[in-house]
Amino acid sequence: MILDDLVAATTARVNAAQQQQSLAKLKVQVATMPTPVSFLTVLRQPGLQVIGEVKQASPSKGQIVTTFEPEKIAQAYQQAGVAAISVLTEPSYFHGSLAILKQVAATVETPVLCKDFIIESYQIYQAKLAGASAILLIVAILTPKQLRAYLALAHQLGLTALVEAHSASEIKQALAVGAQVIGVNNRNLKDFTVDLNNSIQLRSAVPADVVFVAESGIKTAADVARLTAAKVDAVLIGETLMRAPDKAAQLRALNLGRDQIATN
Ligand SMILES: O=P(O)(O)OC[C@@H](O)[C@@H](O)c1c[nH]c2ccccc12
Repeated sequence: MILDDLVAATTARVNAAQQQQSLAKLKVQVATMPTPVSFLTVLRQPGLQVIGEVKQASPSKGQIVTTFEPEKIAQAYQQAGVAAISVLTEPSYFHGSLAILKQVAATVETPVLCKDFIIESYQIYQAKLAGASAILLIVAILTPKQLRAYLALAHQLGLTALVEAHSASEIKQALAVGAQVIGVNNRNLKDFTVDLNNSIQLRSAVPADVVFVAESGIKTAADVARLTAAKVDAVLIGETLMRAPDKAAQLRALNLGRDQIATN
């Protein structure tokens, strides 16, 4: 199963990184970092908020773009009015890196989400050091104890955690540990099937004071209209925006342009 492979690759990567730099040293560096712009606050703005994703490849699609210029993409997203930017940092399957996130975070004022398979607190310090405002915590790969501890660490470091769930029981686990932002993935990370109905059906399982993000497989204005009708707070869009040469035009085509967002 792909999720197991991703976790195994992540374990090896984190172990190697820790050989290079100890957690103790990382903590010293992180202590000098400023508090980032709040990811939570931007997602709580009125209207349907957009998180644009910087992702050059994925296990389900392979290489998505031929030329990959993360800073240009991030600037285009910011100019097009996205609330936040998600950056894939997983190297083996998504061809991402913390260096890409660092470049993006240094280029835009928009808060940046570190999109990775976090299984160790070390990675949360790495994300903060690279300039992230938020981290992804995937319920399916963490024990309840880890989820609680990593959420607390994120908050301690001034980061927001986007807690990703795929089912009603995973949403329950996210709420039980006090998640403030829950993302429901329309893509099943176990078999890659995509179903927009997943976030629509699970919308009512998340109370109004918790931010609800619909993730993955959003391609058309009709998709956006369905999610708007379901009253999701935000959408996370990767592939559709990555494939579009003109990011602002693509967002307008989805009714998510700068001037369209507040009316959704
Ligand atoms: O490219 P899409 O279908 O618009 O999906 C974006 C985002 O939701 C997806 O990249 C994603 C959602 N959850 C993840 C967890 C890990 C890696 C990637 C993801």
